[in-house]
Order: sequence, then structure tokens, then C-alpha cells
Amino acid sequence: MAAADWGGKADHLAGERATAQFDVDGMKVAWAGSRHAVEVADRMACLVASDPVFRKDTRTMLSRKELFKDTLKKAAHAWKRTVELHLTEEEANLLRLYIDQPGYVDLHWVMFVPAIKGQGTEEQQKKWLTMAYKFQIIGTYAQTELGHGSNVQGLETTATFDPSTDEFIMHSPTLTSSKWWPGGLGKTSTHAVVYARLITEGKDYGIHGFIMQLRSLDDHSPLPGITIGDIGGKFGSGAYNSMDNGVMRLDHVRIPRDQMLMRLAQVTREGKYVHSDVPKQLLYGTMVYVRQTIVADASRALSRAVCIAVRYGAIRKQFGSKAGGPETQVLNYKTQQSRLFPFLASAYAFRFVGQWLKWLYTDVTQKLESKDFSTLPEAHACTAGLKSVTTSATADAIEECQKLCGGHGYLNSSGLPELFAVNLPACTYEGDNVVLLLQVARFLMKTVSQVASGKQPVGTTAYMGNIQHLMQCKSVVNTVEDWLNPAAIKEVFEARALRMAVNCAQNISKAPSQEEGFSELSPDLVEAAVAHVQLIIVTKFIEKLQEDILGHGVKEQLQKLCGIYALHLIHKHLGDFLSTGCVTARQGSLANERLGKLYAQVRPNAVALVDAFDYTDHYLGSALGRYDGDVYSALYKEAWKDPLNETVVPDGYQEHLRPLLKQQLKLSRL
Ligand SMILES: CCCCCCCCCC/C=C\CCCCC/C=C/C(=O)SCCNC(=O)CCNC(=O)[C@H](O)C(C)(C)COP(=O)(O)OP(=O)(O)OC[C@H]1O[C@@H](n2cnc3c(N)ncnc32)[C@H](O)[C@@H]1OP(=O)(O)O
Ligand SMILES: Cc1cc2nc3c(=O)[nH]c(=O)nc-3n(C[C@H](O)[C@H](O)[C@H](O)COP(=O)(O)OP(=O)(O)OC[C@H]3O[C@@H](n4cnc5c(N)ncnc54)[C@H](O)[C@@H]3O)c2cc1C
Repeated sequence: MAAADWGGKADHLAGERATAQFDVDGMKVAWAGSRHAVEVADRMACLVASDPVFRKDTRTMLSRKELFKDTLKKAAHAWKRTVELHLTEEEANLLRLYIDQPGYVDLHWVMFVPAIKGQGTEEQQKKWLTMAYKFQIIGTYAQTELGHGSNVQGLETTATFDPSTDEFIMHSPTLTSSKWWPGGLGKTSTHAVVYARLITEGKDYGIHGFIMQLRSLDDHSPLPGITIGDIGGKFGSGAYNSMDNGVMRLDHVRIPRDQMLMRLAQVTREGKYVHSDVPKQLLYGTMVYVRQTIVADASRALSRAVCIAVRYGAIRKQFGSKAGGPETQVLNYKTQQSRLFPFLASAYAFRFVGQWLKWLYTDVTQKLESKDFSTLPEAHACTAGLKSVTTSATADAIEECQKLCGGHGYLNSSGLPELFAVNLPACTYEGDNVVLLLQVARFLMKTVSQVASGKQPVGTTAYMGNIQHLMQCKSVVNTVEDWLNPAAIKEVFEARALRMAVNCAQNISKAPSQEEGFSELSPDLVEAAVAHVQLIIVTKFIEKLQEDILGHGVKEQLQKLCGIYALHLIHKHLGDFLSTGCVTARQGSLANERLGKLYAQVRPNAVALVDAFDYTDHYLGSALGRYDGDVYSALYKEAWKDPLNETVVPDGYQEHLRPLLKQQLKLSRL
């Protein structure tokens, strides 16, 4: 039976949109960053949605092989369209994003190319990037090994210089040194930036990057000495299984000396190791770059989940009044609002902090080019911390959005299981989130000790310079309305972050050694790092509100969302705020009261606030999140696409079901 024949007319969202108290177009601009950004994104999203090659509605039903082939087809078609339409870099990136299928091209553009740009000499860039930009070669980033991921200095692959031939010998000496995880390595990449221990003149100089050709450019077979394959299926149907994450072993593979990436350090013809006068941490530069892009990905993934849950919550009705009145939209339940609206606010908060982080990254890169390395530690701490906090919150929120959609959220056709499975590994890749928070904590401990010795901190730690005030201040909040004051909010977040960091520093100083203290205190340090990162997000949201924001009611809605973001954190982490003496129990309950009022104010605007994300139905990929709200017809239609429904009587009936039924029937007649 076709969905249209089903009888009942589907509900829709027009009534919800009519209650919006702001200009949705204006909000689209605030979200996207500029009118131009809205326009390009719209164009690219429509290009993808209208092209049958980019269909993805049956993706979760494909076998791994079919899915992989489909990914190759989409990537090739995307490249063809990019060339035919002369797309700019910005347009081509958006095209890839809206295709919404992880694949080797992500690694090629997001890691291989940036690694060569950041670590290659001008000559090396000219040679390799020219080919990479034209897709004459496909590259990946091969750092992680079977035995080590987080501990980069523990990698085992060796690159031993042989002066007699002017070559490096690339080798995997142990099973645990097998490269393991790189995306696109398994079946696609022709080249990789491989990280290995550089050994020359008998000395180990630690980890460096090398460009290696992996496969023949004629028939794609692995080059001699290279064993290579896919590492196997991953969590969820569809999802990240479109990516051929790979394993690779190297057996004394020779590469020319000039394939060592030599911007940061060189090996001369004679085998002398020479280090440039730049910090060795620049070797990690590609990770800083990618972590920054992952923050933007997190806000996008979170906003998709929220868009689905809000629209569906406005359509879904459960229970009516006792008098037999109409049923209630589940979005009207206060519990639904208190679970969902903090995610809506977080999506906006992460979006704005992501835009700021992009600016920070550009600023640091320009400074590095003029040999000013002073802001590198802060850039590392900000990218590591924000990547960690935003991806963890996003993965948790997508899972919760599934629950917010009840049973239907568990269906693949809701789009949520795949969204969760694709974004969950962001908590691990590009640095495990806890490991990264410990890096932030290290930076904070250094800053606290510098403040103690009279140095004025700058940038995102400038607040620590206000130590006299922040260590003893009491929040000025006395009424529910006082929690509308951004300065009052900022002060309690600053005081909480500083007091947690100082507590950790004091406790570490009591330990027998700094290292032992850091290790013992690491759970507290992670919490202090989270407090610092949440302060950055709150601060950047408040600063965003000080900009010129056009459109009727747009700023007012963002002020409410900023309030929700900050106050829900106070509610969630009340233990921190109370134990550090930043707020009293009464102020905590006033914050909660304010939060309830903000939820009620956001409710009539909720659907319009997710419309402002400007996602096509194709990109959302959800029967529950459709723009027109025709949820039940869509669910019904999607069900029939399942391969199980290709036949009325299932395969296996004759072999397994019929004999069982017959036998049981026979037994019952005995
Ligand atoms: C539905 C489908 C949707 C599809 C959408 C498609 C859209 C496309 C968008 C795609 C976007 C993204 C795609 C992403 C794909 C991701 C693929 C994944 C790739 C990877 O995972 S690559 C491997 C990444 N690996 C890691 O991150 C390892 C983590 N470990 C480390 O970073 C380090 O080892 C360490 C930092 C944990 C520790 O390093 P170590 O050398 O031991 O150093 P320390 O002693 O701790 O520190 C030394 C000093 O160096 C400083 N430091 C450390 N790191 C950095 C850095 N990155 N930058 C600057 N400085 C750094 C550290 O602070 C110390 O300084 P100090 O001595 O204290 O002054
Ligand atoms: C989908 C996906 C794609 C990937 N793509 C690539 C790629 O393209 N290229 C590439 O090179 N790599 C890639 N990786 C690998 C990824 O970068 C690593 O998995 C990541 O860096 C984490 O390292 P690990 O797996 O060794 O975790 P481990 O370090 O083994 O972590 C295991 C546990 O130990 C904890 N832990 C580890 N060290 C510490 C510490 N010092 N203190 C406290 N706790 C600690 C962690 O918090 C975690 O809970 C990918 C991974 C995934 C999942």
C-alpha cells in the first residue's frame, strides 16, 4: 500500500513556523556567518539533493562492498561536477560535505594535503601538491599504529637513512608497528604521509613525516614490500563503513631522501640531521588544523540531530486532557524541553565558537609564517580542548535525541543511528578526548604557575590575571532576573575555572614530584580543563552577541539561547560551582528557575530556530526531521524499501520456518 493511500492526512509544521518571533533569514545569516555563506551553502546543498547519484536513502541497507563502491562512485562524480562547474575551493568543500558520506577524499583534502603544506618545503609542495590538487594521486595520513595511537612518540615504524643509495628504508619491525586506522589506506590511497622514527648515523631522531607511494598508478596493486588491506567493519550500519580504514606493513621499502618532509628538519646527502630553528611541535600542526575543523563538524552534527528531534517533537502527540481534548505535542512537555533545548543552545554555541576557532587558527598560522611562535601553545590548548568538549557533548546529545524521538528514533530511517555512528569516533580520532583534555590541563598548570610568578596571561587565559578578585568573589546574583546579566554569568564561569585550576596546582605541589602529582590528580585536571573550555564557549557566545546582528528579533533569540547554554551548564555542574564557592545553593536554584522561563520563551520559536540551520531534507536524511513534517507517510514509505520487504514470504521460509511450523503442528496433534 502506498503511503498516500494510507488515509489520514499528515500533520505539518506551518502552525509552528507562524509562532516564530524573529526573522528566520536573519538567523540563517548569523548561523552561516554571512549572506554569502548562506547563498553558497544553499546552492551546493541543492546541487547534491537534485543529483540522483548522491541519493543516500538506502545506504544503511547496502552490504559493505556495495557501500564502498557507492562511495567511490559518489567521490568520482563529485570530482567530475567540480571540474565541469569550475567550482571554487569553498564550493567544492561544501559539495563534499553535503554528499554526507565519509570516504577517502576526506583524508586526502583534510589531512594529506595540509600535512604536505605544513611540513613540506616549497619544492616538495610544488611537486606533490600539484598532483594532489588534480587527483593524479590520492593521499592519506598514516600515523597511528596497531600498538600506539595517542602516544605519538611511541610509534615504531622506522625510516633508516642509507647514504650509499641516498634513500630511506621504511620498515615495520614488529606486528604492533603495523600502520592501523588511516582512512582511505585500506583500498584507495596511492600515497601517504607516513610517520616513522628517523634513524641516521645510527641515532634515533624521533618521529618525522615521509611521503610514500603505496600503490601502482597503473593497476593500483601495492608496491613491492608493502602489505596493505582494510581493518574490517565498524560500528553501525552504513555510517563510517564507507571509509576504508587500513592496515599496512612495510618490509624494507626504499624511498628517495627527498621524500622526507623537510620543512622542519632535514637529512643531508651525507646523512647529517639538521633541525630548523622552529619548534618541533610544528610536526603536530596537521592535527591542530584538523581539530579545528572537527569543532565545526560537531556543531553541524549536533544541529542535525536537534533539527530532527525538534521537528518530530512538534508533530508527535501523546496523551490528551482528561476531558478527551486533543493530544499534547511531545515538545510541549517540560521534561522534553529541558532535555532538548540545551542541545539547541549548544548547537548555536558550538557553531559560534567554531567560527572563532577558525579565526584563531588563521591568526596563528599568519604569525607562524613570520616566525612568531608565541601563540602556538594556546592554539594547541584551544583546538584540543574545544575538539574534546564539543565532540563528547555532540555524541551524547545525538544519543539522547534518539531517545527524545522514542521508538521511531531507533529506526535507521530517522537518520539518528547513522548520525551517531559517524560522529562517535570523533571522540577518539584526532586525539582521544581525555588525552587532549590532559594537554589542556598541562597548559593551565603552566599558566597558573606563570601567574604566581607575576606574568600576565593573555588570550583565553587572560582572566587568570584577575586572580585576586576571582579567587574570593561572590556572585552578585540575587534574583531570577540577575541571571540575564552576561557579566554575572561570565564572572561565575571564570571564578569556577580558575579556582578548579588553582586547586589542582596546589594539590600537585604537595606531591613528591610534579609528574606524580599530575598523574594522581588527572581526574580533577580533566574537570578543570572542561571548566576552562566551557568558559571559552560561554565567553565567545557572549562576545558574538556584542556584534552587529541584523534581522528582527534575531539577537533576542540568541540572547535566550546563550542564557540557556550557560545556565544549563551551571545546573549540570552545580557541584563544581558550589564546592568552589562560586555560587550559593540559592543562586543555583535561581539559575534553574531562570532556565525554565527561558525554555518557555524558546518553545514558540523552536521549529524556526532549527529551520535557520537551513538543511535540505536530503542532507538531514530523516523521515522524522522532514521540513514539511509529513512524518508518518515518510516512515511508512521508508519501511517498504527494506530488502526484507522485497518478497512477501521471506527467504529461509522453505528451509527453516516451514519445517518448524509443520513439525510443531504435527506434535500438537499427537
Ligand atoms: C554522515 C557523514 C558525514 C561525513 C561528512 C564529511 C565531511 C568532511 C569533513 C571531514 C572532517 C574531518 C575528517 C576527519 C577525519 C579524521 C580522521 C582521523 C585522523 C586521525 O586520527 S590522525 C591521528 C591523530 N592522532 C592523534 O591525535 C594522536 C594524539 N596524540 C598527540 O597529539 C600527542 O602525542 C600528545 C599531544 C598527546 C602528546 O604528545 P608528546 O609528544 O608525548 O608530547 P608531550 O610531551 O605531551 O608534549 C610536548 C610538547 O608539545 C606540545 N604539543 C603537543 N601537541 C601539540 C600540538 N598539536 N601543537 C602544538 N604543541 C603541541 C605539548 O603541549 C608540550 O608542550 P610543552 O613541552 O608543555 O610546552
Ligand atoms: C574512525 C577512526 C578513524 C581514524 N583515522 C585515522 C587516520 O586517518 N590516520 C591515523 O593515523 N589515525 C587514525 N585514527 C586513529 C586515532 O587517531 C587513534 O585511535 C586515536 O589517536 C586514539 O589513540 P588509540 O586508539 O591508541 O587510543 P589509546 O591511547 O589506546 O586509548 C585507550 C584509552 O586509554 C586512555 N589513555 C591513553 N593514554 C592516556 C593517558 N596518557 N592518560 C590517561 N588516559 C589515557 C584513553 O583515554 C582511552 O580511554 C582513526 C581512528 C578512528 C576511530
